[in-house]
Amino acid sequence: MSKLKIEDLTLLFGHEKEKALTLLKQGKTKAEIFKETGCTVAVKNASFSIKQGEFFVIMGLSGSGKSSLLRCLNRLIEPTSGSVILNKVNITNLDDKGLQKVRRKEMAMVFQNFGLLPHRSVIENVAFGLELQEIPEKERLEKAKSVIDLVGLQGYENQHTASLSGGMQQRVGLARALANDPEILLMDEAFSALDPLIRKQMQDELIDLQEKMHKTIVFITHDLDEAIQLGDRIAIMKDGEIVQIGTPEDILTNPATDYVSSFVEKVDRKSIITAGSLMFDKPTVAIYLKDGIEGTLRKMRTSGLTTLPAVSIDKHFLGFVYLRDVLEIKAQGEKTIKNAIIKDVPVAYADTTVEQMLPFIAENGRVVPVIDKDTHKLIGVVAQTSLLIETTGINWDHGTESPIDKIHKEII
Ligand SMILES: Nc1ncnc2c1ncn2[C@@H]1O[C@H](COP(=O)(O)OP(=O)(O)OP(=O)(O)O)[C@@H](O)[C@H]1O
Repeated sequence: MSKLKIEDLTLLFGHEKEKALTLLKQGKTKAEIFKETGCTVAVKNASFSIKQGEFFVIMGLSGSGKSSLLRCLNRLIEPTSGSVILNKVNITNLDDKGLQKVRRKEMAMVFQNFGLLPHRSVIENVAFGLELQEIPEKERLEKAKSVIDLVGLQGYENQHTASLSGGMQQRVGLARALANDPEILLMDEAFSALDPLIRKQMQDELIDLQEKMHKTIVFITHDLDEAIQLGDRIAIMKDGEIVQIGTPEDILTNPATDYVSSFVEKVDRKSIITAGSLMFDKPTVAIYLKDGIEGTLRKMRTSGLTTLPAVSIDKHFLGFVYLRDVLEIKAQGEKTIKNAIIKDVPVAYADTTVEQMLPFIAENGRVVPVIDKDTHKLIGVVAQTSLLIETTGINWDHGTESPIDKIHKEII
């Protein structure tokens, strides 16, 4: 279900917005519009939906428009055109009172520079939003205490926030945002000011927290590794435009533009690419009870393979058969492949990553079987070649010519 729907949202900074909008509709670029009108196109025609409970990351370099877009979601900045629909309510039409309610109850923001009140204690900072809503002291302190525990700040309740480390301050920022129990968390480069180790720790903790909270999170970052680590889906922005939206795996395996490709080239793909995207789903298999020895040998001869996955008639994965074993039991006069099936082999699921499959690389060029988690049926196989190529970091299969195609062309 869609929680937030952004429709054709455009944000311009400057005075001649009408003229700039017209030029934008005519297809002029950000630079051309700036030259002609002095207006900056911060966000251009953004349209996307964020699902309930989704961790949605907006990623882009400095100046790409991600903070501007995030701020349009709760109207900290008024969009020039377009709508933001929260739970079917168009919040671009809300009056101040309605908007205040949305900001207090439904969307909370966590800032990069923490935005805390330095002379107040941790618990007072966390309870501040509740204080503004005139919630009785006992109730607000109880609520604040529960979120303080949630973010791992127990014991720090009465410390002044100025005396805390960056990581601890950001926990206060997060607890303050969570105190109202908002449906949506807007996080603007929330971990960018932290040093790398603390940042990694906060990322891991946020993932754990999200598993408990199931909030809808919109997270801004300029760091693709962070986006991949956190996001269920990532929107990549360039010059105010969203150039691609997809899961981390979509973006890595199928970058929409050269710009996205240039980002993903540097990413360690091993922990992201899964068996599901690498597997071949119509492998040659030996079917136990149907193929027998003769059928299996025929399949090996026509495919040129010396080892085949063996499955039952209803596709349950049974193991592997090797040519040498099939020949040996044939010589002994056997008719079925039963005694040639090597059973004890590791299997992958569709979401098993390349990194997890690497130890499966076995001798004899055997493929990695991919089975359905629930039914245990064979759904495909991953060739060792694919696994090995993924480990080299070569990344070509994106609408461009593969190195092998290129070599072929050069030879011919
Ligand atoms: N208040 C403003 N007035 C005029 N132009 C602005 C204003 N705020 C942002 N911009 C411009 O809008 C564009 C998008 O800026 P924005 O801050 O949203 O990008 P960003 O991707 O969040 O970058 P950063 O990570 O550096 O904050 C940039 O060209 C920026 O210069």
